Amino acid sequence: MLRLEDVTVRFGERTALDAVDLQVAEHETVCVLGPSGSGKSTLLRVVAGLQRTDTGRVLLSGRDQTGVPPHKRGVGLMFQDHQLFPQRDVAGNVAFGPRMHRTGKEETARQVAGLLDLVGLPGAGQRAVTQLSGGEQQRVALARALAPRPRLLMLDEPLGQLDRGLRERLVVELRALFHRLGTTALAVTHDHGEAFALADRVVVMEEGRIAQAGSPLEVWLRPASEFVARFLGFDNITEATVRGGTAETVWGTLAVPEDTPEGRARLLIRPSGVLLRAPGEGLRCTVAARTFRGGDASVVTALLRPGDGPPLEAACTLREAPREGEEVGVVFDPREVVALGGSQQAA
Ligand SMILES: Nc1ncnc2c1ncn2[C@@H]1O[C@H](COP(=O)(O)OP(=O)(O)OP(=O)(O)O)[C@@H](O)[C@H]1O
Repeated sequence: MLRLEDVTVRFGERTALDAVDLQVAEHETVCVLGPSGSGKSTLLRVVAGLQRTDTGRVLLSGRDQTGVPPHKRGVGLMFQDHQLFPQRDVAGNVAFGPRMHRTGKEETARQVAGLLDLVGLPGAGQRAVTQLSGGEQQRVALARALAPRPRLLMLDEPLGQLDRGLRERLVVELRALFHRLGTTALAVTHDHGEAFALADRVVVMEEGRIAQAGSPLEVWLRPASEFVARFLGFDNITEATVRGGTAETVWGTLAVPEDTPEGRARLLIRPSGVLLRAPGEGLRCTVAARTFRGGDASVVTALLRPGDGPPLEAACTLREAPREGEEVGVVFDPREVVALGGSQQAA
């Protein structure tokens, strides 16, 4: 459905996109993830035809889009800043697309009501958009982008300003809706939780380049580089020498998965693989802090300081969580140890 070939965009000295190749299949939802300034919005703007490329090209359904104006590309867009029509009410905004497609009045009204239900604004059709909160405006923008059923729907931080509860509900509903409608979607977000919940495939950007692409599970289980691992929130990363199924690290000698390449490596130990024991067992650490994360699993992150080496994060349940200042022993679960490749960004 969508293909970017070798797309580069420069703003003066700055390269916002650097030889990007990307494909989105029909009915697929792809989320582009990355820190601020990594080129996510520029990528969307290029596909929409709002940004010229320095090199490379964009193809939609196999057709080169060079020179095709935005309104002729058949893509729907929802931007971070909503861009609603202030002089129209909510229904007038959402109905804009269907009306452009000459959909009948009754059918349009039905679609608008359905979409407003979907985004959690039932019956809000007559309200003035200027009197809505930022989050409500965002929901109207989402409904408006969905209304014309574009062949490719592009969303820039679609749920950015919404509160957590609504975001979690909408992300599940959006995924179900996209599957039901067979929507092809390209979304941009800096929130990996949102991307993993929404996407069939995620693409992680690093300074205008694709650092990793894969299913949410692949990326989560096997971050391709230290950059990706840190972006996903993993901090237990250390230099290691791997030999014969074990790794020498600053946290001691630990077992690694069988397929870990031998030699020098950067190792990630997921917090769930940092197992707490009695102080006499394994690596002795002091609990420096503990953070309650909430949620159903009642997860607590304990920040541990070993006698030597950088701090370690351990994930544990509320019941087994140690108290601040307590001494604990730490052993490592080899299944949660991952050898990282690629760029080696400093902490
Ligand atoms: N019109 C422009 N003129 C000059 N530089 C630009 C322009 N648009 C983007 N940039 C630069 O290009 C880089 C990529 O920007 P982009 O907006 O694509 O990032 P992003 O990943 O979407 O960031 P955010 O998450 O903050 O929206 C940034 O360094 C930005 O400063």
